Amino acid sequence: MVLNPVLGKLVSKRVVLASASPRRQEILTNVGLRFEVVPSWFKETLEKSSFTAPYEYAVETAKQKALEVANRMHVKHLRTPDVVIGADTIVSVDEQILEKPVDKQDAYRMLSRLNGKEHSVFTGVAIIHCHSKDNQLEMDITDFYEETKVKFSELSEELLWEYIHSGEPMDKAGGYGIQALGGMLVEYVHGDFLNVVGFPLNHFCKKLAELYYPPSKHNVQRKKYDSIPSVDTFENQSDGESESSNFTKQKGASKLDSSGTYSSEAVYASENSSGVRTGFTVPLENQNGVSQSAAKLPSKILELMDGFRASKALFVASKLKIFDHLKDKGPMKAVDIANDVGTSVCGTERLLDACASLGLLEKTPQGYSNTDSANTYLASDGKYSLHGYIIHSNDHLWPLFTNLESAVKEGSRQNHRAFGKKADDLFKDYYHSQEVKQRFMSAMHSIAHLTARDVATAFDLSQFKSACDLGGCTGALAHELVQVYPNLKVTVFDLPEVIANTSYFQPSGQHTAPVTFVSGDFFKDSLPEADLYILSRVLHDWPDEKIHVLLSKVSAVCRPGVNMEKKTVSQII
Ligand SMILES: Cc1cn([C@@H]2O[C@H](COP(=O)(O)OP(=O)(O)OP(=O)(O)O)[C@@H](O)[C@H]2O)c(=O)[nH]c1=O
Repeated sequence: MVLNPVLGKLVSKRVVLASASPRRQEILTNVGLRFEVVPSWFKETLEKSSFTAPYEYAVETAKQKALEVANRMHVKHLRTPDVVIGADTIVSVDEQILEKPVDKQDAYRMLSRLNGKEHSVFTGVAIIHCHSKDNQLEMDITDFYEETKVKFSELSEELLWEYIHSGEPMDKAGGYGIQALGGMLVEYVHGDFLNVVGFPLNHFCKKLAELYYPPSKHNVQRKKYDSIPSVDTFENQSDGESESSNFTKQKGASKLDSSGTYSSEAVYASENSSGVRTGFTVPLENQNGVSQSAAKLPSKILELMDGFRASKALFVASKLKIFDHLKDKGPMKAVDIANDVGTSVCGTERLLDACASLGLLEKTPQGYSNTDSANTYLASDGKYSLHGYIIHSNDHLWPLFTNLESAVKEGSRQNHRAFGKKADDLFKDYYHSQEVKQRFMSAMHSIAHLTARDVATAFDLSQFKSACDLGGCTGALAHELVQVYPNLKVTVFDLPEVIANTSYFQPSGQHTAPVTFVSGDFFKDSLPEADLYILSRVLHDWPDEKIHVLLSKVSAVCRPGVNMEKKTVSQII
């Protein structure tokens, strides 16, 4: 749900975020923006000395990132986006620009420079509006920057190194993340917090307001918006026609939907003593003059209410392998897809439209085609495909969750209701039926493979020489661990039926020797020796008594003081 009319202007547009930063993605997703992520290939190597101020460097880099994506999508993929957003965050201290550290020493150098001092964080943003005319790409570029001042406390060497070893600094400008552990280093922040995190949302909205609702000719002095217009500001006004003379006082608007769910509301913007603009709702009268209490649209609740429909649309489209068909043959018309997959035309068309509105597909006059995300994550053959996990969610988790109410009332697992079998028997089924086993292993592999890099780098495991991934299935996490920690050897321990089927999932072109597979039952057999034990997506499957057995066994093989203090990273996913 997009509450703000300026962001609402982007709803019907094909918006692309030219950034790999998960923080930017989260900030924009949190306000309801729908967009595709196409990380830029632009190398951040502009000559810093050629810029007179640090923010100019950030703005130019943001612009180049967005331009690269706009051009690449137009030329290579023959798909011109409507809007491309690029951003670049830098830290500036003593006239120096700090970007992301290249290694731990570099992170130390950066953090030492920031220690006990105030510095500036600049994020440059470029918004590019694209049009394709006679196959030529035409672009309107808007850019801006935001500055936030941040002061670090005096920090000890020990604390700096502890922070560096957490791994957090490595993908962050200046070597810290204010939104997580790095927040503990900060004494104060003056300005927009989200700007430090990576995206100046407030300034971005104001910029969009300027672009989509420029000040009218009656009010030429007011060049820029200094507040974000509220929902009702532009009602009945077309683009570029709005009166923007007074955003501190706005008319109320009745926003009853067809079912009468929402009452009238007015959102006023006001300025508080510190110059910060705030929005609040006030009661209004309805058409009958009856006072109603104001109600903000409960977007989170509405999202939760409808979430299951969206999930099921994704599951069904995946099960019908629609994303595979479109990857190979798109764009395709609904009737052709229905013929290929053997479904009704009207039902298929509705499903395809649902997927398009969920941002999974694109719909053009030529037909439906996959978005980049669908090609990467939803087609079943991709390196990072989530197809296996989606099918597992549909066939296994969905029936279990429909019995959640009974689970809560009875305090017990619901496998008997969902599948007519007890959990233990069902677990045996996983491995007795080749088809169920394959589905389960694909599911575990797809989610483990996708998250493995984040898990492997969430902890500094460089001190460990050997690890044992208990229930490590196809070895997806193990292979990532040995990539990140070249001195580590990992034993994957799982049931014989699993180990016998792992060859299909092994990475090609990677040195696989540091990963070995051992079969056994971790409840019954002795566990391989290791410095570190990993239990990932395991403990939640078992009742407390069984978990106790398993953890006691791990604890028995962990002998503190042999090489180093032995540790268990449990339930890390
Ligand atoms: C100071 C600070 C920075 N960051 C992150 O630092 C990266 C900057 O690098 P970038 O070059 O602007 O972006 P990127 O991550 O390389 O992505 P891309 O846009 O593809 O270049 C961005 O991620 C930001 O969130 C935080 O998460 N928290 C903080 O407190």
